[in-house]
Amino acid sequence: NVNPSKNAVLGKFYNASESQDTVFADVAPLLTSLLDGYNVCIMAYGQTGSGKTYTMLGPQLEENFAFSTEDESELGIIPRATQKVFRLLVSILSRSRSYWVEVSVVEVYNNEIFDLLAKDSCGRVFGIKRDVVTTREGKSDVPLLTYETVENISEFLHLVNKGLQLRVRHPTLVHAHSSRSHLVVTLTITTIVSGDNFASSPAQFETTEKLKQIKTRLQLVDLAGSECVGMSGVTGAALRETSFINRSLSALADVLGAIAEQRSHVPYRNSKLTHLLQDAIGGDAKLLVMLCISPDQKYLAESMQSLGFGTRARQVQRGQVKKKNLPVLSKAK
Ligand SMILES: Nc1ncnc2c1ncn2[C@@H]1O[C@H](COP(=O)(O)OP(=O)(O)OP(=O)(O)O)[C@@H](O)[C@H]1O
Repeated sequence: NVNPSKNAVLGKFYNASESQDTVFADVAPLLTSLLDGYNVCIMAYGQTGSGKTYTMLGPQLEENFAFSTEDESELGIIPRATQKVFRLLVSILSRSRSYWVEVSVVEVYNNEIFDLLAKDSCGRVFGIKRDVVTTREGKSDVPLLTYETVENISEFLHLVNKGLQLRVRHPTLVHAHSSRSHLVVTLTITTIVSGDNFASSPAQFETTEKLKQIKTRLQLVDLAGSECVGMSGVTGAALRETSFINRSLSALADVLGAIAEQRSHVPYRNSKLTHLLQDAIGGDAKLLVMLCISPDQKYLAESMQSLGFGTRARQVQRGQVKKKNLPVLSKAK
């Protein structure tokens, strides 16, 4: 019985029958911010089985857990957002070769980071373990992470689907194909701009001497589901996974709480997930949290917990989000 008009946390509701089109129509405007020089992060949070993967990727194939690309109307935010980014880039920069897009796919499983695009000597992808570090500039970074350049949406879908087949899943009583890891798909857009004076045509732009690269990042996150062990009935290895999932999600909530309360210390390093997402949560990104809530009354406690997380996210005030100077893009608009 939540009254939206009285509850500041609730941005917008979608019921289960609402189409992926409707949801994406509200997300899409945020993506133009990327081309204005902002970093953007979109993450789905909610209890296990509540629809995070469906919202972020779309329906999954039974045989290999990749997501189905056959029915475009079912595609979720990750493929749609990427398509939109390509469309925006092509429409704005079609005649110049002044940008490129790279993709990385990472899962955080049992508090370890795995690079899902790393290849073995035969070119097969396998999930190699990586670390997350803080750079001298105070940013989080994953050394040796694989970045693949993609030129269009089909290359992107192919790549992400390959990585997804490595993602860890485990059946539970609540969800037969429960994701046991957090998935972070990152698109890095590198744009070449001139240092002092922007040259107004692409030709001039390419010949100018003071060129510099500006990178903006779109991070798309499908979090593993928060889970009540009594309900999901997990034991053994799955129970250990659940404990890591729940701990990392509380670490995420703690970080949001610390930022919201403007504490001097923000505990990013309490989990690999928060360390990895440090720049998106507390840095200069525009952050959108999609809360997935089960309509079933028996999950009321989990739903209230998810709404609590949303409340914290909503309370985060980070002041003016920093913008990178991308004159080429603002002029072209
Ligand atoms: N709005 C929706 N319309 C149709 N099917 C949906 C919708 N939301 C979820 N589903 C279906 O419900 C099931 C569970 O959804 P999903 O896999 O997205 O849950 P999840 O929150 O990612 O779970 P977990 O955290 O355990 O991985 C899937 O079969 C999915 O296709």
